[in-house]
Amino acid sequence: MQVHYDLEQLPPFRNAVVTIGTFDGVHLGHREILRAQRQAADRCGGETLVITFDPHPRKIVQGASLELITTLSEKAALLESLGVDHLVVVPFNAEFAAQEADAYVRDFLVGRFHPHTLIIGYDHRFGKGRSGGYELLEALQARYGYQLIEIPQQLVHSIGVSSTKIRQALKQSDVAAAEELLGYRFSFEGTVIHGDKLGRTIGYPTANLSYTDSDKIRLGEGVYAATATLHKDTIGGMLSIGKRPTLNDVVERVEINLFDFNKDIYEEQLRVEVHSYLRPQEKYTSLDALKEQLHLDKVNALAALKGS
Ligand SMILES: Nc1ncnc2c1ncn2[C@@H]1O[C@H](COP(=O)(O)OP(=O)(O)OP(=O)(O)O)[C@@H](O)[C@H]1O
Ligand SMILES: Cc1cc2nc3c(=O)[nH]c(=O)nc-3n(C[C@H](O)[C@H](O)[C@H](O)CO)c2cc1C
Repeated sequence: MQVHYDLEQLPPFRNAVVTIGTFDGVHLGHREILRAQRQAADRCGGETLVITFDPHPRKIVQGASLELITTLSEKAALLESLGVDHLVVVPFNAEFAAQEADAYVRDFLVGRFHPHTLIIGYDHRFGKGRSGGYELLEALQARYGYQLIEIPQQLVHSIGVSSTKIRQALKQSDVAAAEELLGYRFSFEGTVIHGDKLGRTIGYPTANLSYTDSDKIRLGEGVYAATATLHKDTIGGMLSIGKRPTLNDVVERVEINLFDFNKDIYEEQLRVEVHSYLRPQEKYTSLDALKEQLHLDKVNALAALKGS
């Protein structure tokens, strides 16, 4: 997959089959669009182009904090694994957001990409105030000569797949629901930072993690079975996200105890794949009681990892 960041340096595309969106999560609904896109490109001997925006339009338009399911590099890796030929990353700013919908189609979509086919999700909106949608693309189709395909919302157990539902599931610690809607296991990346060196004194050292990307969604509190990838090795472990109520701490910690592992990994980057939710954070009467629970958690995490 080629990734393009500069709109002035685009190569000529052969029968461009284009889709546009933020594709946060690259979930099952997005995958359906990408499948239809690949099919259409194969039919016309064309190339597939995914046009996405960075930063996320919500950040510019609403000034909202983002909580992205996938960072730009995670999104690019997923799109590449799905066989996309070109990813175009468009810098989204106030000026871009202010374009009228018909000017956006004429100057941006058609002017820059000359699409043979446009494929869009059922709720795709564009242009100032999100005024443009499928109807406008249909009305302009004859003038600009593109094929137009709209993909309906995908359902899982009769639930419409959406990035919003996946974000809600992750905030509620429901990694199983998120995984079902995503079509793959949720993961995040963190750097190992120093804590207060207490973990090793109870026999469960934990790598304390600081999220690498500030816009990445924060998973809800709880204890989870997880694996961590360090360089190329994948190691089983148990992940804790919470305020350590037993210690009357106030800041939320993200920490992982790795099984059969004993190395200094401060400053290293870990990718943590979250396999399953085990239990909520609890306040224990002593560190000994917590230690007993951690033993049980390890048994449960090992069983969960074995089954997944
Ligand atoms: N099995 C393991 N799992 C996680 N980290 C390990 C493991 N073995 C060694 N380590 C190393 O030990 C560090 C954790 O030790 P320890 O938990 O005592 O200190 P800490 O970083 O201050 O964490 P905490 O604040 O949770 O006590 C990790 O950052 C890592 O470098
Ligand atoms: C798997 C796991 C589960 C944890 N569960 C809790 C918990 O329920 N309550 C709590 O106060 N701390 C919990 N912790 C954090 C624990 O207090 C911390 O790792 C040690 O005190 C060392 O800082 C957990 C840690 C791990 C690795």
